[in-house]
Amino acid sequence: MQLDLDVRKTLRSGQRVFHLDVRLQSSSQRIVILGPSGSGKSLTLKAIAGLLRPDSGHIRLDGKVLFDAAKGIHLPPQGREVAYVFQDYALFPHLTVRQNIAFGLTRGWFNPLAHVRHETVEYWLDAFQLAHLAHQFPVELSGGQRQRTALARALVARPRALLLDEPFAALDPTLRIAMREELGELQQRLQVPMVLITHDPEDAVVFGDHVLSLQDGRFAVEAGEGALEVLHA
Ligand SMILES: Nc1ncnc2c1ncn2[C@@H]1O[C@H](COP(=O)(O)OP(=O)(O)OP(=O)(O)O)[C@@H](O)[C@H]1O
Repeated sequence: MQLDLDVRKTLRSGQRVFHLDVRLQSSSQRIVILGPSGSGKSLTLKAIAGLLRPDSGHIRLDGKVLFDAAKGIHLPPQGREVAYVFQDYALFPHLTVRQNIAFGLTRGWFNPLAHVRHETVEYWLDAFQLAHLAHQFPVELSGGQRQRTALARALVARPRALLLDEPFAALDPTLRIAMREELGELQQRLQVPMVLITHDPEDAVVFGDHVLSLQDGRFAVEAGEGALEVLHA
């Protein structure tokens, strides 16, 4: 993946003003953006996904222009070929595991049929060891199973990149360690590039090849080990 990000956005809420000003060029397959609450991590990820329109700058992914303020280009999320996995996974509670994954193949908002069997969906059910849970609803799943369902739903459409918003935050500490390893293996196996945002330095240590530290809307330090040492201190 070749990600070229250079955006600015000013947000106002009452008297408060927040300036996001981020620049990043990376060819890493595992980018981690690390920063405390309110530093602008979600805004950065949303800008890449097309859920937030920056005021100026550009975003390019593998040479494809996703956003370019000067040229008036702002592709809609579904035109970007990136998948966004929300912190709470945002699974549809009224759809089964199989239907949730099948939803990733659809662009419209219709209810996938309960009996839908698509070979791609079956592939991901197997790949994530979810086949035996295919008929269950999200409320009937463990945290890890919910996360695997969300990842399968994101990957089923074969995105160019996977954007992960605090993917381990909702998991208990033991499961968090296991899922970090699992996500790392998955990334290696599928060779799908990932951009992960987190406030937990341990995520960056285990998962990040290219780690960026975000503070008050700007990247403070750009160096793998160096950035982590600063944050650990
Ligand atoms: N729509 C908005 N209008 C005004 N300010 C906003 C808006 N969205 C976010 N902000 C502000 O921008 C700043 C960065 O928000 P962001 O959600 O990116 O933080 P974050 O680093 O993802 O934090 P967390 O880890 O708590 O999710 C915050 O101070 C927030 O209050």
